[in-house]
Amino acid sequence: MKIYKYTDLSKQNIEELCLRQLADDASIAKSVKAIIGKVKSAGDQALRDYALQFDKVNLDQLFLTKDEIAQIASEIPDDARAAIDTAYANIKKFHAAQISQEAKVETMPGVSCWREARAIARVGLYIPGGTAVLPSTFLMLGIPAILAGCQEIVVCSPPQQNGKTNCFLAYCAQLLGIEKIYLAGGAQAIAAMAFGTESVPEVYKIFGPGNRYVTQAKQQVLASGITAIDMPAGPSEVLVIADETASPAFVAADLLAQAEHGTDSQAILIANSAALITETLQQIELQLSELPRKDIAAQAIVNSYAVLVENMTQAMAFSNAYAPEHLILATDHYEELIPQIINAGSVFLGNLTPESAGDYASGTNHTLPTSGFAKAYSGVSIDSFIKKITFQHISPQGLTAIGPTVEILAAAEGLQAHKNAITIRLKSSDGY
Ligand SMILES: NC(=O)c1ccc[n+]([C@@H]2O[C@H](COP(=O)([O-])OP(=O)(O)OC[C@H]3O[C@@H](n4cnc5c(N)ncnc54)[C@H](O)[C@@H]3O)[C@@H](O)[C@H]2O)c1
Ligand SMILES: N[C@H](CO)Cc1c[nH]c[nH+]1
Ligand SMILES: [Zn+2]
Repeated sequence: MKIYKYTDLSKQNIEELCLRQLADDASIAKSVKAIIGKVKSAGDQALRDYALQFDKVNLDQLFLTKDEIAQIASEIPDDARAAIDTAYANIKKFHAAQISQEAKVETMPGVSCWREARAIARVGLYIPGGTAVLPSTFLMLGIPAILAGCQEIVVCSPPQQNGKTNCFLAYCAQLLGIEKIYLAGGAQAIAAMAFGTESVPEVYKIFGPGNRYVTQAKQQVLASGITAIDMPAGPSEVLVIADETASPAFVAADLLAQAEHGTDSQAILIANSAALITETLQQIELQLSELPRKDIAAQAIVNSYAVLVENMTQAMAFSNAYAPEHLILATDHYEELIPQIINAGSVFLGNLTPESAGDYASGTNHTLPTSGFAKAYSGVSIDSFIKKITFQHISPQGLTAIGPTVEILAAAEGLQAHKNAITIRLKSSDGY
């Protein structure tokens, strides 16, 4: 992991450090375009071919039925079932509190305006399952989709070596009341949900994190104007701001937790002491050697870096420029930093709040914007699964109040028919 001194960095250096672009971005975009094209033209057959090519499985059937899901779910160990139940309850509680009704507003006497939420009718959820199957993502997407009232929920996840999925994912499907899991991964799953195939229904909006193929595919189907997406939620990242109150062992554990997701994950350390950086790097070496996914995490750590700052103002300036998916404030003095946070997907406060808690069970959503998109996007929430429709009603009194304003503005724009729609009503003797 490289170490930089903040005061040695120019504005351009900082911009470059904050870029997540990788050398093979263009080739990924090219292969994703080809995959989307093949799914559009060959449908289910393309999904079977890609399952064989990328997931190394021959699929007769592209989905698991309710009975198959029940059979797989029955194999879940009791402790895992209880842990999923706890996570489910916490995530549900947090997301249910996001449901709200807006007040009607009378902008002028007799002119009422309001908004009502309606669920997006058909949504697609992508549950990663390449190097690790993520049932937690199923909860993070399925719970808000159901709470929002989405009627059709299509779920895709890559097939595992036995051509099925694992018991944890199957149990989540049961908890959520989802009766089918489509066995498709990567860009081909995204294309299937965007365009539809013989088996996979097309949806209006696609949700979920994934590797660079998945994220690129979501961006391409969005650009094609065919479907909406939640956000670009690609390779995981974390930025830890640590001071003298932090524990190097805890900080190292948090950095490694995101590094183990993929070789292209990033784990950034910002600290106000060189000794703290050195000790944390030592801890990383120590803890890394014990990890089953040490090869993946080690590569991600090589792609990561530390920045030595003189004070927390510099630390916050760097963090806001980087706009991390996850920001950990590993300091007892986190309260005073909160107002300075401008760009971050999700924030973890203090030395006893590991990011893993949010990944699994505290209640917040773990599907979050990466690659600097936290400058403009929020993570998944109930809002992601609804649209808000505006309504208005104008009474006779309201028509008299607002009419002349609209007539004058319509005339100013030279749009006579707009003006007439008011005038004809004002002239009518009873007002309607
Ligand atoms: N931002 C977030 O909110 C968030 C949340 C959870 C996970 N993640 C990220 O999700 C990702 C999960 O990645 P994963 O790979 O384990 O699972 P994945 O399900 O995203 O991708 C697996 C699929 O990628 C496709 N693929 C693999 N190699 C390919 C190739 N050479 N060409 C074309 N397609 C190929 C295959 O179809 C495979 O089924 C990680 O990067 C992790 O950091 C992000
Ligand atoms: N850290 C991931 C989001 O970037 C979410 C996750 C799922 N499982 C473990 N972690
Ligand atoms: Zn994680």
